[in-house]
Amino acid sequence: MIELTGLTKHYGEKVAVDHLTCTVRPGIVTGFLGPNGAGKSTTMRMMLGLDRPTAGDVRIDGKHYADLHDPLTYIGALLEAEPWHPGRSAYHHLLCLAQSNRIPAQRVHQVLDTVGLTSVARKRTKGFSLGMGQRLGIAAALLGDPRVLLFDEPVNGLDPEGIHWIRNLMKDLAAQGRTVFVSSHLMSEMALTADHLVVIGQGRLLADTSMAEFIARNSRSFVRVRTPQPEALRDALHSAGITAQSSADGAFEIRDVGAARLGDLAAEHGIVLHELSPQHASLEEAFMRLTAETVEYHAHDGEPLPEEKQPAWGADWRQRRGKGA
Ligand SMILES: Nc1ncnc2c1ncn2[C@@H]1O[C@H](COP(=O)(O)OP(=O)(O)OP(=O)(O)O)[C@@H](O)[C@H]1O
Repeated sequence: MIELTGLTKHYGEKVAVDHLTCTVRPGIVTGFLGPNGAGKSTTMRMMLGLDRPTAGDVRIDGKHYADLHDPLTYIGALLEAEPWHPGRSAYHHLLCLAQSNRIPAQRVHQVLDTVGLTSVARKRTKGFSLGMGQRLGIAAALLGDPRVLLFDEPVNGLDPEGIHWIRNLMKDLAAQGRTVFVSSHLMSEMALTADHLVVIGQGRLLADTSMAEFIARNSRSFVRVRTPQPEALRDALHSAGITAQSSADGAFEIRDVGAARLGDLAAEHGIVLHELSPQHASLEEAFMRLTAETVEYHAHDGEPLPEEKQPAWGADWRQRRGKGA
């Protein structure tokens, strides 16, 4: 378990992490989400004792990182821009790490096998592709067979096969009872991987919720219906007590009624339909709305979202905490 209590980091005037309190639990994948510059990497660096908190505390299984004996056997991490010696082979890179952490050399072969690098283990890492480099970084994280794993943006720059592989690996590690904490700025990626979400913006906690709850609150679905007989459809809907909204292109948008029921209703009234399509609000959109106020660098100075377009739960959440809390 990883426990953050009022974790804070200032770089001069800049507040990178701001009173972050949350617990990352074992047996599940926890996604750590936030826009660029939100403070994810800084938080992870503090978890690993690489940055000293300005205030607050972070503990791994109740201990500070500095107090862990053989830390690689407690916590393994894949950070951005992993350093390794380009002239060294993958095998020797891992062997050096193993020897300096009192890990048996045999373990090097096991992790190389797990990440699928056995066939290139003796090649210099200089020629490694981005994907091979990520696999080597993950092998290093797994070397001490740790109970806690941190992955900072592990799928950045990977091809679909590599993304699929890392996704399944993280799920397997969590299923083995480990604590898996993975950062990303992509909601769509996390939706496929994480069981739980911790969302931050400008260093502050915005949400700490299960993925199921996030989806339930944000995947408001509706059915889009297009017809060349809009008046007839409006009347039929009205007589059935169904309310519909009109979209900009003249289609009807209807919530809380299934496509089958709407299709049947149209058929009963002899109304021709050109479209009858169930729609789901995208989670990426919900995440962007939740973090919109905290994004540091905008590509354009977009208008603030109207009140009715704010996700109810995110807005509530901010109100409960109070802005700037
Ligand atoms: N060593 C440093 N000195 C000064 N400012 C820093 C330092 N490291 C990070 N920051 C600033 O702290 C904030 C948080 O940065 P951090 O890298 O933790 O964010 P992030 O969520 O990991 O972003 P990204 O998704 O872009 O990697 C940013 O504004 C960044 O510019």
